[in-house]
Amino acid sequence: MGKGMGGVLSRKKKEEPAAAAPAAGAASTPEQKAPAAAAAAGPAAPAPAQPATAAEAAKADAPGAKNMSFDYTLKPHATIPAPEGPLMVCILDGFGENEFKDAFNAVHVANTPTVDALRAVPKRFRTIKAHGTAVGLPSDADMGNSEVGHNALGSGQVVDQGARLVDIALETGKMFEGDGWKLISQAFPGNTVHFIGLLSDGGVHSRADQLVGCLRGAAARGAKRIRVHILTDGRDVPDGSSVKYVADLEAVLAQLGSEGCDAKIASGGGRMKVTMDRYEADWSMVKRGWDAHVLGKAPHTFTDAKTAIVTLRGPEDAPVSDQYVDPFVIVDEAGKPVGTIEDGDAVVLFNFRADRMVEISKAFEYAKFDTFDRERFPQGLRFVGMMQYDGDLKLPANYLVPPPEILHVSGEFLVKNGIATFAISETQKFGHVTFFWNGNRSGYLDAKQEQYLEIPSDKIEFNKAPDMKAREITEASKEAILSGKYKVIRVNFANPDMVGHTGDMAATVRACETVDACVKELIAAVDSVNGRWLVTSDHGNADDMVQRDKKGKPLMGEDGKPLPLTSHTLAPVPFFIGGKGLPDSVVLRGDVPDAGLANVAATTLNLLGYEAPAIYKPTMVENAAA
Ligand SMILES: O=C(O)[C@H](O)COP(=O)(O)O
Ligand SMILES: [Mn+2]
Ligand SMILES: [Mn+2]
Repeated sequence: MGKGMGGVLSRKKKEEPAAAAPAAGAASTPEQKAPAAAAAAGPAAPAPAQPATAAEAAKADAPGAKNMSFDYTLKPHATIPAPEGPLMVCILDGFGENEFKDAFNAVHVANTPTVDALRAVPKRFRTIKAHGTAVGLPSDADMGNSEVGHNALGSGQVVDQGARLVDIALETGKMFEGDGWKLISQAFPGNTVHFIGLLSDGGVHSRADQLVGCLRGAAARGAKRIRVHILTDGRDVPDGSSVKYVADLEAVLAQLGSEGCDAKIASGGGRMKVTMDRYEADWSMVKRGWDAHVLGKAPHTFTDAKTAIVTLRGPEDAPVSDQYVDPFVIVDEAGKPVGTIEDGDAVVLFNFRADRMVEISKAFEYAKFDTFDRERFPQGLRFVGMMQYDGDLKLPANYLVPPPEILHVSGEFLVKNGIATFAISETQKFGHVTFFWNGNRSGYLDAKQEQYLEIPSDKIEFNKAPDMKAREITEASKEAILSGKYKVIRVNFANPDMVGHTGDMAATVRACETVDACVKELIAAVDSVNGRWLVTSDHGNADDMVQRDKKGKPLMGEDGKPLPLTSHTLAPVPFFIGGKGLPDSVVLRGDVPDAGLANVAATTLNLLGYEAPAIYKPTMVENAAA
């Protein structure tokens, strides 16, 4: 491949477990570690509430020999011939098809001649569901997100996702019976139990009510000292809401205090500044988190969290966003941090979503770790994740709730049928189009059949450079399309989502215009080799940039300016097919009106000229002439 392609940054390669031995932690002898480690053994751990079809398929597989008995043979499609050129699958991250087509819809306001033209093609454009139960979330009030969206896109199935699995584990009390809970409960009588995570109701990475369920569960089961390390949101929920979440949490902690459990907030910071980096985009975030949560060191100290946040956000007319609040530590009247993490303490990462918990998990779990100087590595920690964030790395070894098991993903069908794939994005979405796409598997499914390319993302707020790395992604993708080496080219453009999260309307319009221009070039490249393409998205974001009342009326702040919406939306997403190599008679079916992201995988296999496996959600295409 050409320039920039030499240094293929499949960062997952760097994450081989052998590179760093798991810390012995509380389970300092193999005997002690055994039960939880056994529970962590992925295939053996039962995944609750799999959909019937996938569960049936899973049953056929012996534990420990997952997928071995499953037949991955793809049969030629009865009526759709294989294409001459490759199939491009292009994800415009956060590009929803919103019912509000007004001045606050950046997708609508942007000048997008390519997408506009695609929308006008009969029977080759539709919308698909990308939120709520259609992607395995607890309810249809839950907006979609990249994790569940890419899981559904890549696997062709809807599985109960982390948010739902944690709800079930709390409702049934199963969480409190598991090995992960048993591990942390060793710290209840004489040590501190720390909870670290995103404090909001976004439901993307975590939920405050689940944190509260864990806090109450710990106190009721004998925890004597609890410390919470909070990451303020403003990205999955409105900016400024952190103050209210802190007040609500303080009330719960005070109540626990009155019941005899010493419970306090100990440290914190904004989620884009502290702890929650992903895909190794900026390890300094994790270092800042470690310093604040573990060592009790931060540039700012306060005696209470509300004052910390209000002060660090600064003036009301030009506040620092919740996402970017500086790290802080809560101290007592003598200036001593109230909750450093000490030998023998328990640490719970209460986020269920993986991408932004992997790095901090490594810092806690790996005895040998040289990515940054931890200065002090507490001994005998009882460390658990809400879930296991990486099943291949078994990271962390101990966790409270088993993660969803996503089997027989489309990538497995491709590699097992000799269909070469190229997948590309920039750092911020690289794991989305590989790890999440492949059902949360690290690295290549088959390095001989696949090439993954990560273009390093900028390390700035993305409204300041809304083109992000779209041009570089386009050039590398075009090269892959024209190379003749790949049958599938999978691309994710991060712009509408990452810029949408800043709440900056003008920059998000630009982001949409940029990806529209890039799609045009990619389609031209595919057409030049008689290929086919499919363009869609994983959830909404740029399609609504303002908070609204229940009737959809935009909400204005006291200053008369619109209140920005930084989160994803509930909107469906567009779904387009086409290509010079696609016979005119291959069109979208009219009989799957409720299709969602999980219907894309079967459609993709059909567009490659294969029948889709029966366990997948139905295809959206047909050959109308057949
Ligand atoms: O992690 C984030 O950036 C947001 O919470 C969700 O965005 P994503 O689901 O698009 O990654
Ligand atoms: Mn996304
Ligand atoms: Mn997003």
